[in-house]
Amino acid sequence: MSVIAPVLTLDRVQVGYRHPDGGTRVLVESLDLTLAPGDVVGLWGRSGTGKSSLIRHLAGLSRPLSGRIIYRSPDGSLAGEVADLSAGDLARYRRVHLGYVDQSCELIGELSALDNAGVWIHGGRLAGSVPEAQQTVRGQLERLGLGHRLGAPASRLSGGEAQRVALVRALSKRPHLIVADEPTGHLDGSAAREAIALLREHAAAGAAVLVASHDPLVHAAVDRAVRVGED
Ligand SMILES: Nc1ncnc2c1ncn2[C@@H]1O[C@H](COP(=O)(O)OP(=O)(O)OP(=O)(O)O)[C@@H](O)[C@H]1O
Repeated sequence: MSVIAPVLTLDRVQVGYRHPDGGTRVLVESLDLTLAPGDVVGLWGRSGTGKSSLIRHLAGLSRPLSGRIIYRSPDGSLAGEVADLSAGDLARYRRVHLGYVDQSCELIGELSALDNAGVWIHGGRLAGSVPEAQQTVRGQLERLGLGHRLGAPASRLSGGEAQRVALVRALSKRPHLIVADEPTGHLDGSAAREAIALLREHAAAGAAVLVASHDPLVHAAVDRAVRVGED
């Protein structure tokens, strides 16, 4: 029997942050987790328990206080402990391998919703056919109910509209790993269901997906859940 190697392995990860004065605050004492290709895992916990902090560790934006976060792409082209990747490999991890959906979305205000969602494609750094990728992006925006907002400048989008654009932008890279922080936080029920469906389809195509969320719709849709903090 062949065993599928995990895309992401968390080994006794202590989540928290360092104060500028050198002190530390521990948010999650020790977390073990593995995500294989195809997994959709939820991350639950009350507000302030450290979910976003963990997601930032996974995205390589901050180091865990201790423990190891190990990434391995399914094709083996990039592997190692995220906090110890070289600058070049960390850039490759974040640009090519990882789809990071954060709560701020950070779109380019003067570009349209469609151009923001396709910004990685226009950057010319993704493999595959550009027209096909553009068509996929357009179709996903339409599925998320943004068909009438494709040409709207991002600066004029609502929070929920921007959130959907940011999700499609992350998916457009076809990353091996998606970490999403409250991706349905500003969405109504039907848009949230469609967003979850897109994440599940992406996992079915071979990616691993981790979603931090308070949304019962997300709770109902994941394969398994990890809880941080106390109930
Ligand atoms: N670098 C930092 N400096 C100061 N405080 C921080 C830092 N990082 C996180 N915190 C604090 O740590 C706590 C946990 O934050 P975090 O955003 O990880 O929680 P969360 O579980 O994602 O919450 P929510 O569900 O409300 O999004 C909060 O009180 C936050 O203000």
